[in-house]
Amino acid sequence: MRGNDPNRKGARMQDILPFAKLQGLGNDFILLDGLAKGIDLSPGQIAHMCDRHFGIGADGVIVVRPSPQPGCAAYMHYVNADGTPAQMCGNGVRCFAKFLVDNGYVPAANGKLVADTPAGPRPIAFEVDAAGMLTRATVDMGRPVLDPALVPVDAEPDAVALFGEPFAGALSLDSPWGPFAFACVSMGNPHAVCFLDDVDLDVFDVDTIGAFFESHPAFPEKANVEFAVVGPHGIAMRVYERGCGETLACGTGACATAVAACLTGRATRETDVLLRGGALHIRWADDGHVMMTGPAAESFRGTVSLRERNPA
Ligand SMILES: N[C@@H](CCC[C@H](N)C(=O)O)C(=O)O
Repeated sequence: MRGNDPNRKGARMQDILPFAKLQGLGNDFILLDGLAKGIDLSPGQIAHMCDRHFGIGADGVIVVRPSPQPGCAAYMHYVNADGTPAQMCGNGVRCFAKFLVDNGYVPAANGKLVADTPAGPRPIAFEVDAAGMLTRATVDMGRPVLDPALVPVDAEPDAVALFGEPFAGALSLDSPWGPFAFACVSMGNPHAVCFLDDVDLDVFDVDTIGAFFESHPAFPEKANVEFAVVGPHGIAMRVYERGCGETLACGTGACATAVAACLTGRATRETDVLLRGGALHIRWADDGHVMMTGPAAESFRGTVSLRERNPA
């Protein structure tokens, strides 16, 4: 307990923060309550908290802040494990909703709330257990952005050739492992979705190939890279996330993959995306909004002392 003792020599109260650790399908986050007092962390402090050996360990940090938007419960400030901010996080926003409900900021009986995010307001309908704790949520993830100029992609799109159907964000990129075809979709944050045939996704080298494309010059803001195989029970998908590497699940990535699969004739508008951490149900509604349904759970709570991660 000595490490958590705010009175120990050298420790300052403002350097010790309570946190909750939550996860959605194993995509895990540290949630910090910045509703009453401002919490501003440096990228090095975030990276230290997310470090799985020297810190708490997580794919990202979510600071819950007051929202200036009327009708929104709070603002989700999301930062990746490497300290870089992202516009949206699908698994994170369900955990954010759980944090608000479980801590009494939103009455469980409401069954819904609106999350304010850098990508815009995201309405959420949620289910609770007998104790009033959120278990599952459906998030209106908004309309996918398919214009390559807005994804953003810095390369000539290869519209029809790759996918057989018109697809504005279609892109073929060379690599040491041969050419890969991507469908570029933004869900507020950039995604490059690659459909693979005749590949055992379980042994596919997501770490190496994903890292190569995450930082490819075609993606000036980097990209989350999804590798997908369409099967009889849904779309199996693994993801190399911008700013954190391979994760067990990515909500925005599942939405981008489902949209790309639909646009290229590989799936219908409603499908399951089967991730390493479990399944997300994705429905691309007729009004163009993508609805994502999945669980959220708390792992543990604690306090953390703020430290900067030492440069590698
Ligand atoms: N895991 C998230 C996405 C988190 C942000 C992403 N790494 C980015 O930089 O855009 C999800 O569930 O959507």
